[in-house]
Amino acid sequence: MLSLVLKKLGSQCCWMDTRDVLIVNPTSSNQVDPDFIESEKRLDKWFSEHPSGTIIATGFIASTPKNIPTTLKRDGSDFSAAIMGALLRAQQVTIWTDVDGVYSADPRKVSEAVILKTLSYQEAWEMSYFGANVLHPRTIIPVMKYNIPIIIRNIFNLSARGTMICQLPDNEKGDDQGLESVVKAFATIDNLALVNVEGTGMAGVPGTASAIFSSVKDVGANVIMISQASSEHSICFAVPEKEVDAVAKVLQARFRQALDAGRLSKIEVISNCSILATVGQRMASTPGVCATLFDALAKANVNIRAIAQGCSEYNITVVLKGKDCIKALKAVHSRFYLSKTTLAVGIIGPGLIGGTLLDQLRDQAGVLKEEFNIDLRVMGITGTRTMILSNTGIDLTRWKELQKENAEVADLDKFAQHVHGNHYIPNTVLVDCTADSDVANHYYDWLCKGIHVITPNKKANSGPLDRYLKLKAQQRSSYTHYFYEATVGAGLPIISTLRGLLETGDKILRIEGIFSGTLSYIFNNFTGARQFSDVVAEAKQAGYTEPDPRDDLSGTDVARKVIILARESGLRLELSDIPVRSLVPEQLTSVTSAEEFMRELPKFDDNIAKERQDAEATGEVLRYVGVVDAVKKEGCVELRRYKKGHPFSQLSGSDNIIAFTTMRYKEQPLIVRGPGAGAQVTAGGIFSDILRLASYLGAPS
Ligand SMILES: NC(=O)C1=CN([C@@H]2O[C@H](COP(=O)(O)OP(=O)(O)OC[C@H]3O[C@@H](n4cnc5c(N)ncnc54)[C@H](O)[C@@H]3O)[C@@H](O)[C@H]2O)C=CC1
Ligand SMILES: N[C@@H](CC=O)C(=O)O
Ligand code: NA
Repeated sequence: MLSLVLKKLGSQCCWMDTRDVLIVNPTSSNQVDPDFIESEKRLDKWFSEHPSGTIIATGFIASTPKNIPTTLKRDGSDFSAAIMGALLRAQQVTIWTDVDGVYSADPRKVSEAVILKTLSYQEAWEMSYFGANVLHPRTIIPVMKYNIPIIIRNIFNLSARGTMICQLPDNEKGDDQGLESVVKAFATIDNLALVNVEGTGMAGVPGTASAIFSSVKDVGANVIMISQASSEHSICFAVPEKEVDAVAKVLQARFRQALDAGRLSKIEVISNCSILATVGQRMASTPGVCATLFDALAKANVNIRAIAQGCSEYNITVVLKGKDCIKALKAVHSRFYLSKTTLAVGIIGPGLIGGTLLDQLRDQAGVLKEEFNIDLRVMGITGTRTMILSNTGIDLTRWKELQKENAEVADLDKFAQHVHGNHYIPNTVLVDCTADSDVANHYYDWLCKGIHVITPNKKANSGPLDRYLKLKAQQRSSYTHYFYEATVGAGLPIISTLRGLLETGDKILRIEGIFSGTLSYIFNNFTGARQFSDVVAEAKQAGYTEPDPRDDLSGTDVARKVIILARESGLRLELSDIPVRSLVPEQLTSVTSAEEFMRELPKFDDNIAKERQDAEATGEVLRYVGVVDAVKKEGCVELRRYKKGHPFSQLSGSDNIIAFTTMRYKEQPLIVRGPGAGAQVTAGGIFSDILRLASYLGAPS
């Protein structure tokens, strides 16, 4: 029909019944092998009888040497095209299909997969083998012999240029999609089992491998990959899950004697595995590909069960747990195709600090991406009542509106699961901007799941000691990070300074300072005729206080900071070990709300005014200080008097000042000073923790 249409449109066109031309021999594996010599003869004859400019040939069908009609089996139409291309020494074979080309990974699993402009024959071959529905590997063989390119194009989208499969020169430099990646694509095979045959008796015994694989063949199982350690101590291989019982059974029977005699120690089946194959011809000549690949998997917390890489290095195959496969695929894909450090961010508690952080992220995200190759995407924001989730990244210019329009009922577990699991970004960080202990109770679980945690919330580190120690142990034993610089001194580098001292072998003797922005502000401004309660209200208004300002005035906030620094210095103290001087009037400790407390506070102004005047009478000022005494292994929080010339007397605004006395800084302490509370500086401190995480994950410095 098609040839008649073309003729009618004026083409000089003939149709070819390929049963007259293509001769194939059936093979034992229910496939067919083209007989090129015979087919070429028949083609010459056909041409002499049907001279024409355009040929419409039937796909899929052929004949046996005895002229019995047969088919080219599955994917036979593509195969016909490739055979005809080879017989005709065509300039190009185009396969018209319904996709835009070959993707760098299955787009159903990795939504940021890209269409590859070129693939080498070997790469296409590997991709097909590992389940990418590109081309049947058979299709590649005939054209490869004559270096004929195959182009995969979409009949429904002529604007897509498609993927060209051809012989790539060795020095091929990626392609013009800006993909310099030496790794072209990733493919996966699910529902596999690993079989591990292990034992000292295998080493140096010829025929073990042969015995294993001939038994496997006897049960008709298909071996997908094989890996043997050079010590010959074990051989492991992957087979489809549904075939593994038969394989295990036949191996147990075949090696019964060796097992009984202890020459083999075990025949082990590891079920529910998947294969992740990384394909790229240039991997062979590029150092560091494996390192990058394994690093990406490690950082995504994916455990590798087996590895295979042939010396052709067209592919590196890793076997992993099936449940990790998509996460692994996303991690490696984004490592080679996305910005090296794409981070899915979840913000918990968009209050003063969380909201300011979101605005800072909005303003800086573009620069980070352009100049530092760091791609931060806020995939979720949750408050106490509602949350918003996105699969691609929330538009931060509208996050407040979206909270009204698109919100759903808050659910912290669902939130964490969404930010961590529901998309293509391998690295997740949850940023807890609440002051809630319940949220802090989740950190351990999150770290175990490979979710990084960043927080200004002091509850986790100043709560029960065993919880703190468990968190630190988990962080240290994994690739998952937990940063909390803003818990002490807001954006000031306090935790990182302390870390730097400890890690380089200095010994902390004492840490002393003004740790509360609120109390610093209050005592810096509680002068002249001013009322104490008015200054407290100002501090609250300025965003220095805790959500409940009693946490500041009671000294609890400072005690928490003292505990955090004490624990970071190696002391094992509980919050209850720190004596604290509270500035909350006894009568107001039990009022129910922060608002009521603020209303009642003016009634008690006189008490603290008296204390201040007593100090002033001796030329002193009041300062609220915290101390970690690392020598005596104790801490305290006190309202002290200082002479007017003392550095602690000369602060302004919400300044914190922290003095580290150490073995190296013994005569003069190392001092960090600056605003230690407030929305911008605190959010800035959290933001720089996020960037520190990005650099731990490989962002350029
Ligand atoms: N204000 C400051 O200068 C500094 C504050 N911080 C810490 O930052 C944290 C946040 O402080 P602010 O923003 O001032 O408080 P805020 O009260 O303005 O914000 C906290 C937000 O968290 C939400 N929230 C509470 N529990 C939640 C839960 N279970 N799930 C989801 N959302 C929840 C609240 O609804 C609120 O929107 C606190 O831990 C504070 O100690 C740390 C350093 C400085
Ligand atoms: N409320 C705190 C905020 C920082 O941690 C303070 O006043 O210092
Ligand atoms: Na800090």
